[in-house]
Amino acid sequence: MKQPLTIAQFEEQLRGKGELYHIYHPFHIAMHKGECTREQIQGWVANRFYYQASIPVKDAAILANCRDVETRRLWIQRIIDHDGDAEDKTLGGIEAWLQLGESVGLDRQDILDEKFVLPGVRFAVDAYVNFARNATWQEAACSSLTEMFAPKIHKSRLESWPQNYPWIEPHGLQYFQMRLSQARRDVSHGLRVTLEHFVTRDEQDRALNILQFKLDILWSMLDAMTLAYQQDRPPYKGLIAEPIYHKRILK
Ligand SMILES: O=C(O)c1cc(C(=O)O)c2c(n1)C(=O)C(=O)c1cc(C(=O)O)[nH]c1-2
Repeated sequence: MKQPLTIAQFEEQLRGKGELYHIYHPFHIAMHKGECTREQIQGWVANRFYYQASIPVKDAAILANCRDVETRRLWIQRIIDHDGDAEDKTLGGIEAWLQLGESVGLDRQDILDEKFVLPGVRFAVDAYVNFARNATWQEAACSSLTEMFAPKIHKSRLESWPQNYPWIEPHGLQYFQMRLSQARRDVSHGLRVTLEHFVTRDEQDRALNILQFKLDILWSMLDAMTLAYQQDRPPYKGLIAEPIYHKRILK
């Protein structure tokens, strides 16, 4: 039987997975360098909305699978972060993302209708939600750990977009600002759960595989966008006025 990794080694291997984060995807690199057209940015924002809108559904699935009160008390904050709080009028991530959409010139209703969500993006995001529905809450918590690498990507957009895309209204970038502290808080909890729960070497390997699954989801989303918006590959090329691909058929 293989020896378990020490906690420090296990954490190092989880963090090492950052080498495969979508920050290194060619679409994302082009976006960072200012090489994207207006339509490519719009395509990315419209498609990523499906991820944003699915995150609280995913987190609700985790809550539904969790019998630990302490965990639920912490985890519920993730839903509030995205949905906002009607009482104290806190801006939620979904609304902030819609404002980002408007600042890049998209129509709010088109975003809400998921009009431009490509099939490949939908399949990838749905795989994440379905995983959270079927896995244990600790495994689902582990799958959220790509957030370890997210503050860097949000920061890179805050730093580079105003210069590279001066046509985007700066107000729209507040989503990225909000996520900096929220992601760090999520990670400290998700990482604690993962390090404590996956103890044997087989379990640790499973956690690393789960994290790879999540990295693959983020990467596959950008692959789908590359085909449609960078390579203009039919039949899904560009932001089609009347998209031919299927609309949402699942709840
Ligand atoms: O913009 C990004 O590149 C990015 C990546 C990720 C991620 O790594 O999963 C998240 C987010 N953003 C994000 O904004 C967010 O709220 C979020 C929640 C989660 C999750 O798995 O629960 N990931 C991410």
